[in-house]
Amino acid sequence: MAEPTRIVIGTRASKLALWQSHHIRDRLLGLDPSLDISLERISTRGDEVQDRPLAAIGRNSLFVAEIEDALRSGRIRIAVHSAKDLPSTLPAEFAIVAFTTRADPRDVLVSKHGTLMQLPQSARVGTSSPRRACQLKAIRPDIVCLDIRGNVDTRLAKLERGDYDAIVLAAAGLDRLGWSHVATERLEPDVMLPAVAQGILAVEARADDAAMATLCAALEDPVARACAVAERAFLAAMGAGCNAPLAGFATLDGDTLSLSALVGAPDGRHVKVTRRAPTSAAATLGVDVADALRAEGGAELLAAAIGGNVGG
Ligand SMILES: NCc1[nH]cc(CCC(=O)O)c1CC(=O)O
Repeated sequence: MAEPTRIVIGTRASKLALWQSHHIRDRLLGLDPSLDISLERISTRGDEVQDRPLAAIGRNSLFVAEIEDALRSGRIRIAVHSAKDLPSTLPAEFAIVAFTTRADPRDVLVSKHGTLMQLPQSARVGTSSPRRACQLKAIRPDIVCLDIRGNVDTRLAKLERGDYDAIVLAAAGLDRLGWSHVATERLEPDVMLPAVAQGILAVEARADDAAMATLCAALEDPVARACAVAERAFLAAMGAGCNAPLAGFATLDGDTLSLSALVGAPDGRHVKVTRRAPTSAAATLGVDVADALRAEGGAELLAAAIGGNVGG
């Protein structure tokens, strides 16, 4: 009998990352129960630096570099990522062999006070995401955004401890970990435009690994790919990393992709545009949206945010 195909999945060690990697493992086993799949936990710089906002560490691919080293050396065969943690362009030696069906792309508010509009005056909201801070300030200028780091479970513990009146998290992460019930409000995209690729998982492999490309193609959701391609092309065209005050969110209606994107400042000022195109033009749509945002004043906002402290 032939040896079973052995696949080592590289994953970060957080609860959320492990859930995501187990999910991909289970889906692969569903395709072929004879696969021999194991997980290899890899610590990244983003995991190790816990005392500073990500935006202040000042490096792209914070959650990815060490994992790509392991892919390159053959220590792991594939890597599972939250697509929103991936830099907008991959080195040519790697490929995304699957984008999975998007989970709830929204952000959620978690607070004993209830919804965003029910928060007390000058409420302290824990978020280190310039994207979230900008959009919170846009509707509630009185809100004070405070840095918060750590995994989803750590953030919830800090909220519980009373460090904040509320925190904002990705719905996808909460839902995956079984904590949907703690969300007090799911913020609609017209209030809080999601991060590029939020809610989508990406499976990464070496670009020359045809066997993994074929196998993982079965995990792929073409709608998620079209949206991810448009959103990531937008991010790449803005020339900024995941910690710039940028949001990008695409939806598909028939064969028409609609991409909304936002660039903002810590005080809540922002510009937002929406453009449409056929799915086949997903990447061009991303570039067009970036051009439109720049033309409407986004370039100045982004330069100010990136030049200064984007951590708030
Ligand atoms: N920034 C870390 C991160 N990366 C992906 C998710 C959530 C899962 C997803 O978007 O698929 C989270 C947690 C959060 O932002 O609350």
